[in-house]
Amino acid sequence: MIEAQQLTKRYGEKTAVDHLDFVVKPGTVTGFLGPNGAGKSTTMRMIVGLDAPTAGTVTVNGRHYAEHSAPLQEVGALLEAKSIHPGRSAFDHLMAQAHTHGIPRRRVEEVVELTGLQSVAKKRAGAFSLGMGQRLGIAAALLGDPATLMLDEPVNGLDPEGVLWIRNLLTQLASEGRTVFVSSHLMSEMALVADHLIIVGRGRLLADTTVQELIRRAGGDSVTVASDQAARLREVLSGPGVEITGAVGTEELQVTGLSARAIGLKAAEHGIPLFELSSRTVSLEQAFMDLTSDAVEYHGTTTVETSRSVA
Ligand SMILES: Nc1ncnc2c1ncn2[C@@H]1O[C@H](COP(=O)(O)OP(=O)(O)OP(=O)(O)O)[C@@H](O)[C@H]1O
Repeated sequence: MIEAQQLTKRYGEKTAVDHLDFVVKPGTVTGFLGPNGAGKSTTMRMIVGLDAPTAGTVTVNGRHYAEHSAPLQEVGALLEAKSIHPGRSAFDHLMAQAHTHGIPRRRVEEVVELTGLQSVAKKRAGAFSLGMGQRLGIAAALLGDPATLMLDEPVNGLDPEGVLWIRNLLTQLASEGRTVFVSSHLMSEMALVADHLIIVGRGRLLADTTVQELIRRAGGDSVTVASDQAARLREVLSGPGVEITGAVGTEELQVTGLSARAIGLKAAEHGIPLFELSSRTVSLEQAFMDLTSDAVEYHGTTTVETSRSVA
């Protein structure tokens, strides 16, 4: 469990993290989403005591990171900045960390296996590919068998196999009852792995919600249906969990809570002719961009503005 209260970090004039309140619960994967520069890495660094908050607090499993007597056994972190001795083998790197924390060799062997590093464990970590480096970072995070796992952009630069592996691992770790907190600037990636989302922009909390709720708030999955008997169709389709909108007197209705197939079958059952029946799925990426559009630090331009002369 991670709890942030009014967590704030300023670097001179710049407010990187701005009064953040959130709770990351065990047993699910929580995505920490935000555009570049939103304050995700800074927040994560404060969680593990690598940066001190300017104001507010953040605790892991009920205590500040520094107050834990065995922090590695409380929270394992994969942060962007790696500190791996390039000349050391992956196994020796893990053993060195294990030694300083009283973790037995058996656990090192376990995490090597868990992260699929067996065949390269004796090779120099400096020669590792990005994917192997990420696996090694995750192995180190798992060393203390912590109840809380925190990963900063773990899929960045990975090939599809690596991405799939991380997705499955995160889901597995959450199903074991661990708190899994993972940052990304890609909504599409988070939608596949996270149940819960904490979305930030310019250091501020923009949403603390589930993927389902975000879809619903963005307009949900709706079906457009048109008929010359729209009023009757509305009656026939009404029911618990079904929402129907459409201007009175028009032929078109927007229906949420029923699939296009269910609507088609009901209409046929009541002999109501349909002129249109189409599903619209909300793009989560679009919902995320709408939510964060004011919070993006550097906007790219995709269209060239032409100056217009006023006559
Ligand atoms: N040590 C620092 N000194 C000054 N400014 C900093 C420092 N660290 C971060 N910042 C600024 O704070 C803001 C938040 O940065 P942070 O790296 O936490 O964002 P992020 O959401 O992790 O972004 P990204 O997805 O690009 O990694 C940015 O504007 C960044 O430039």
